[in-house]
Amino acid sequence: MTETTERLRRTMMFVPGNNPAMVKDAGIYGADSIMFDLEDAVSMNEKDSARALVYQALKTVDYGDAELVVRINGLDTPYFDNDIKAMVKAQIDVIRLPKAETAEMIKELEEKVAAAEKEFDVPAGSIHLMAAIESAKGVLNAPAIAAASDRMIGLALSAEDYTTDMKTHRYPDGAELEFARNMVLHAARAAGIAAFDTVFTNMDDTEGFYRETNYIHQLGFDGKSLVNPRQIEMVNKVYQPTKPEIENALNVIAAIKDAESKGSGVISMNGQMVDRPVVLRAQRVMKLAQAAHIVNEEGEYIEK
Ligand SMILES: CC(=O)SCCNC(=O)CCNC(=O)[C@H](O)C(C)(C)COP(=O)(O)OP(=O)(O)OC[C@H]1O[C@@H](n2cnc3c(N)ncnc32)[C@H](O)[C@@H]1OP(=O)(O)O
Ligand SMILES: O=C([O-])CC(=O)C(=O)O
Ligand SMILES: [Mg+2]
Repeated sequence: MTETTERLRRTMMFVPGNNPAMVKDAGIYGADSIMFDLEDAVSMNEKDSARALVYQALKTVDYGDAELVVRINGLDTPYFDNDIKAMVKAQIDVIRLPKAETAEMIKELEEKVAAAEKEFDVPAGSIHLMAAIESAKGVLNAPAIAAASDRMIGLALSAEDYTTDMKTHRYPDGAELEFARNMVLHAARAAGIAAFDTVFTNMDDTEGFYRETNYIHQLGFDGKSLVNPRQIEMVNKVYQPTKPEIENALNVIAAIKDAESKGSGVISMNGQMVDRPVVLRAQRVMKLAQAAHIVNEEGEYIEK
């Protein structure tokens, strides 16, 4: 179990829950979050065996510091209850509900998770939730979904199902996702939780992957859902702060410390005003730089 608030979530990698080799080795690629899939990557006749495989792996495999997430089957499936029970019993960090469309769906999930925590003697409130937004209805209800439970840690946009629902498909410029991306991101930020962009499924289009990742990084997403380990390093590269950004962040943090010691919360640095939002951004830059192993916890550069 890992700390859930304020952790970095640049990369959330789907791992098909019916693939023993992938499930066993999923920890070696360095994803911030590993997401075992019991839903669309698993065929109907493998649902029970996939659930058992993921349960067993959670009990026996060491996934290091990665956050452990499971995408369960939806509320309208016969697998929903058993998925919840098994994953709560295994003390997964986060349950991701696919095809979330209303706050009531989150509330129903929350009730079942709470009951399972009781049944299996798992600390109350320890299992967190997130929701995947995959339809027009889900997008329009995103603010209520994001705020539906204290257990919620994030919202994800799922563009494959969403574009199908919208009677379109995915285009290289992403215009068809503009409204949904902004809704999901704003709903998540307003509720104080994380926002994940959708998967990119063309493994050979590296240029397209970088274009999309740079774009969602600029918008403010925490990271992306991924389908392949090769995508992890590319996302981390996009999220890695540049040297000037790190220098500026270090100067901001030093300047505000100095100002605070003199009893002031706002100062001018090289003609630029430095106040709380600037400091918060600088702290995030340092966190990303530490995650990229460019600086240590003291903010000093690590020699390569
Ligand atoms: C719309 C949706 O719902 S998306 C979510 C559901 N879909 C999924 O979960 C699919 C996940 N991804 C995959 O299954 C695969 O990456 C595929 C099918 C897309 C591509 O497979 P491959 O061409 O074999 O990938 P690739 O050659 O890059 O694999 C390299 C290594 O990474 C492993 N790997 C690939 N993808 C994953 C993954 N998602 N999780 C864990 N390991 C993986 C492979 O097993 C292989 O390991 P090996 O070198 O030990 O043999
Ligand atoms: O959550 C995702 O990004 C994958 C998915 O299910 C979808 O796109 O429909
Ligand atoms: Mg989907």
